Amino acid sequence: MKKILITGGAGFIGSHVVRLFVTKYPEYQIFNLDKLTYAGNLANLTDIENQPNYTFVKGDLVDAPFVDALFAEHNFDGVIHLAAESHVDRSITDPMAFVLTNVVGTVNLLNAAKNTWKGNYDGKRFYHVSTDEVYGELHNPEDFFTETTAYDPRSPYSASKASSDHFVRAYGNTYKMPVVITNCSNNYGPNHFPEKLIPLMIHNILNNKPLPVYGKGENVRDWLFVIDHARAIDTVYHKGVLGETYNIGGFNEWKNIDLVKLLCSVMDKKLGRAEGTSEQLITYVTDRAGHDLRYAIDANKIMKELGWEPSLQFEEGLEKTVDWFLANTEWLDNVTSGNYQKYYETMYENR
Ligand SMILES: Cc1cn([C@H]2C[C@H](O)[C@@H](COP(=O)(O)OP(=O)(O)O[C@H]3O[C@H](C)C(=O)[C@H](O)[C@H]3O)O2)c(=O)[nH]c1=O
Repeated sequence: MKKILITGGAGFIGSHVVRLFVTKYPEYQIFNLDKLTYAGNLANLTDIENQPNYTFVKGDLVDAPFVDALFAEHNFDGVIHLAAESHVDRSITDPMAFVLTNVVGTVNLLNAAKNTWKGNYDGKRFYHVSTDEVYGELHNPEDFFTETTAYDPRSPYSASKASSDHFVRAYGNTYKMPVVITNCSNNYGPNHFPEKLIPLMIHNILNNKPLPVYGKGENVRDWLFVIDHARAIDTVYHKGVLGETYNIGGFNEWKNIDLVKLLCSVMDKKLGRAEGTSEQLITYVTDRAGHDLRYAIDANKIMKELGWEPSLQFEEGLEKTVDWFLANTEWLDNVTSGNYQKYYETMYENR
């Protein structure tokens, strides 16, 4: 039975990847390694937690002896590395947390794999899941990030992810490790932590709180439904060429203000409120420091070479997302109050 280590599997994107792999590949033993930070919780995985091919391990990638011991014990065949500090605003106030988890954590994981595999890479694979933010920002509407765009990270978050990408490539080159990297655009969908734009706006509309739009709301992001990202990760894990990079995106660009207005309209309909009610909550606030203007991904390589494509139109994905949040207000209350975190911390401390 192949053993696959998925890091950050209790987080937003990670939990969708874990669910897909556990259910689609009963022949794989899936290990979910997660630190259970504020943004990760096992309530995201209650539907699959008792599957025989699923094991949860609580731990911190920054703890090198722990990571080494885990790898030595299981000699994983594959690694899908998603664990990361991911919120740009937090990286502006606390860059070191990002250096530790994203850079040191990645290097610890690479070392553990290198030292356990000892050059015997037959059937092995180290897959690093990264972001389109490593490429910097775009100004010309004709331009897109491709796999050959030069790195130009501009926030502490993107600098830490760029650094971890470089380390993964360096281990591929220097130690000939079997590495592959993907850089994806903004995700949205069920279980999204409500500090990010879409779930924060849903949460605030539900609670009649202001909707903080940074600057003039002119910044542009490309949005992809999280389950389509998980499908892309499955595709690249199994079909991606080692040493390659693949960009993942939805060809779905939105100005923040237009997206927030669309979301307001979807929420008004779902909540039976008069059209325009939620829009009144929009509040323009001080811009994010160093706010990147536009990200746009050219996803042609993964589409043409590996046959992946998004399955959902944005309007459909947004409606599914809103429906999920409306059906899971308890989840929303528990993550915003930190209840899940307290619950799972106690659970694992007592073991
Ligand atoms: C939270 C918030 C955000 N914004 C703006 C800032 C951005 O232009 C846009 C999306 O912000 P968010 O923080 O949701 O996501 P990004 O900063 O684009 O980054 C996200 O997508 C990439 C790919 C990752 O790699 C990051 O890990 C992920 O967090 O909305 C607001 O205007 N108001 C708000 O309250």
